[in-house]
Amino acid sequence: MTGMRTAAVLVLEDGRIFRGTAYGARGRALGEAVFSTGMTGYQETLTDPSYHRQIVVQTAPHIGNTGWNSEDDESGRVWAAGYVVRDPARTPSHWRSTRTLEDVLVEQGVVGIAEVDTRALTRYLREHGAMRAGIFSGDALSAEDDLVAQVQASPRMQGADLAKEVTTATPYVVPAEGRTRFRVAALDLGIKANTPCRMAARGIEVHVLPASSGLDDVLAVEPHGVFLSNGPGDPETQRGAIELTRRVLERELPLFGICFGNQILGRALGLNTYKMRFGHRGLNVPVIDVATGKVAITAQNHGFALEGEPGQRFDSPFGKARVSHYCANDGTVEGLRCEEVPAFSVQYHPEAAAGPHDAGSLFDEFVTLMEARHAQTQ
Ligand SMILES: NC(=O)CC[C@H](N)C(=O)O
Repeated sequence: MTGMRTAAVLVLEDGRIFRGTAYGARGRALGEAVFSTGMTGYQETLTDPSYHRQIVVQTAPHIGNTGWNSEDDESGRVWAAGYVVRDPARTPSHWRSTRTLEDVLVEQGVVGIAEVDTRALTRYLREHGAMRAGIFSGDALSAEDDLVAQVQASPRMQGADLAKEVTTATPYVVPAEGRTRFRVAALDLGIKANTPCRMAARGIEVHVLPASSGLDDVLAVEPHGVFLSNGPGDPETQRGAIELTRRVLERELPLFGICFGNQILGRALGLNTYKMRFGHRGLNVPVIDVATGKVAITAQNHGFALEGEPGQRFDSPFGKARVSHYCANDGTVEGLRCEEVPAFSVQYHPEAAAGPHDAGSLFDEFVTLMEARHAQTQ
């Protein structure tokens, strides 16, 4: 099979070129090159809307071994802009698999490249930082000399307002499993399918709302709590969601945010966000809970982070708040908790798709906040 593969190149914005063979669709893919260290879960990664406009490099060398199934998609399509792998599976095998990964990439027009030295590429990105890149194969490869210029002309991730490109066009409801205990308004900035499922399993009816929703849309749901989802792009661009969060905090409605949601809560509280050198993407990122000292192994996928120090307490327009969690690897902010309003958030993914389940109890904490608030207002 490898013998039949045609040439492809991966071009970084600084002119560095990695050669390989065409994988998935042929053509051109432009995006930010980022690496993910997950050993498993490529289907969840590819369909996670947070990867919109990113070219994903998998550090795990064998990709596609378990094929593609009809259950694990995190959204209705592949969002990754391009895909870089070392050694694609020749013959996938898994009892749930209905098709091959490469068939899905071809069908959805996702341009990939295989047989790249992904270890060298990852070390390069770690050293020089995530950067714009392009994958070129087929007809797109013919004009090789201006490939770097094409990459340099593509948009940067800083300043990119992407939630509006991935959000649901219309609201929808994910019903609670069993008795409905609470209703939650979930702002879809690029939500992963597994998140409403984890809430539904706890008796929450989830009303998923478009990213442009305002306070009236949220209040129309008569929610017991509000959820801010993960999502692609630069959190600084999300003025509407940040303003909505402030209105929700003012009303003391319980609020929980994941990843992009953590950055948006932070900005609503007055913290700044910045672009990290190469971000956190993988399934084994250690996070320390300041209150207990306990470490959770977490699933992550982010390139921006909140400014702040581990354990830092700060004044916000909604009273005292603190940095509740930080990353054991680099000390970056991994969670926030308000002390005077019922709101908290984490930079990692307790929905664990794919990933470890260490952080799953955060959904229970959201339920506890809603129970407490409900008891107060009765
Ligand atoms: N998964 C996410 O929600 C990512 C948040 C944001 N786009 C970042 O890269 O930091």
